[in-house]
Amino acid sequence: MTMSLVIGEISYTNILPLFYYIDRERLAQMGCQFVHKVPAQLNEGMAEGTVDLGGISSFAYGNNSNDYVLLPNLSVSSPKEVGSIFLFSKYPITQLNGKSIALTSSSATSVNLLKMILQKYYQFADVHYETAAPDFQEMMKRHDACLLIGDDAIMTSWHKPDNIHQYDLGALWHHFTGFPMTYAVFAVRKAAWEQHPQVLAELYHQLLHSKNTSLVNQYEEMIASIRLQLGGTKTFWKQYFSGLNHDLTERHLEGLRHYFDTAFELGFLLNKVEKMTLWSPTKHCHSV
Ligand SMILES: C=C(O[C@@H]1C=C(C(=O)O)C=C[C@H]1O)C(=O)O
Repeated sequence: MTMSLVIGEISYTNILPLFYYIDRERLAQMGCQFVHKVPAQLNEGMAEGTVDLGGISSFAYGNNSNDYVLLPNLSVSSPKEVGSIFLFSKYPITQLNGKSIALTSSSATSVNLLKMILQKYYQFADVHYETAAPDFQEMMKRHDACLLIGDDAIMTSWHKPDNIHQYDLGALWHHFTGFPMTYAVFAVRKAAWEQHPQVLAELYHQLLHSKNTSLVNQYEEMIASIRLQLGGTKTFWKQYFSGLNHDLTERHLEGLRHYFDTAFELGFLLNKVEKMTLWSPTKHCHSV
C-alpha cells in the first residue's frame, strides 16, 4: 500500500473529540499515516512537507495561508476560558512590565497571543521572553512567569503553589476583544489535497463524525479513557470540554481575522493574511 496522507494529530487532550471515533483501520487501508506530536512540531512538519494535514497552530496557518487550505467546521477553540492555556506568574499580570517570561516551546498561537495581550492591551513595552521546554519548576527557577499549554498547563494547574497567580488566555482575549479564540485549525497543504481528494473527503467525513459523536455522548467514553491516563475527576473533564469548542463558524473566522490583523500590526506575522481559503468536499475551495 502506498502512502497517501500523513496526518498530524496534536498530542493533547483538547483535540481528542475530533479523533476519538475515527476508523483508523479503514484510513490506514487507504494509505493514511498518523503522527502524534505537539503543535510546534506539527507546524514544522507541515512547513517542510513531512506532514500533509492536521491540527496545527492557527498562527502557523497565518504564516502559510497561501499554501494551505482550511478544513471547514473543525478547530480547537474556546468562546471564553479555554482551561488549558495558562500564564503562571509570581506577580499579578499588571506588574509584568520589565519582567521575564518563559514561553513553552510547544506552541505558536498562544505565545503570540500572550505577547499581543501584554503589548497591545496592557501596553507593556519591556517584557523579556525566552522559549523553554514546558517544565513549570525549571521555567520558574529563572523567570517571573511562564506560559504553558495543553496537558502541561492542566497538570500544572492541579499542583500549582498557592502564591502563584494563574491567568487563562482565552478569558483575557475574550475580555479585551469580545471574540472567541481559535488556537488550532485543520490545515491541508495544497499539493496533498490536489493529489488525494478522495482520501481527504473520507478523512474529513470521519473527523466530523467523531466530533458529532463525542458531543452526542457528552464526551463520556473519552473521559473514562483520559482519566486512566492523566487522572482528574469526571466533573473536571466534563467542565473542560464544555469550555472548548471544535467548530469553525463565521464568528470564529472573525476572531481569527482579528488575531491575524493584530499579529501583523505588531510585526509577529510578516505578511498580512488577506484571505482564508476553505476546502470543500463537493465544490471548489472558496476564500473568505
Ligand atoms: C487549547 C489549546 O490549544 C492548542 C494551542 C496551540 C498553540 O498555542 O499553538 C496549538 C494547538 C492547540 O491544540 C491548548 O493547548 O490547550
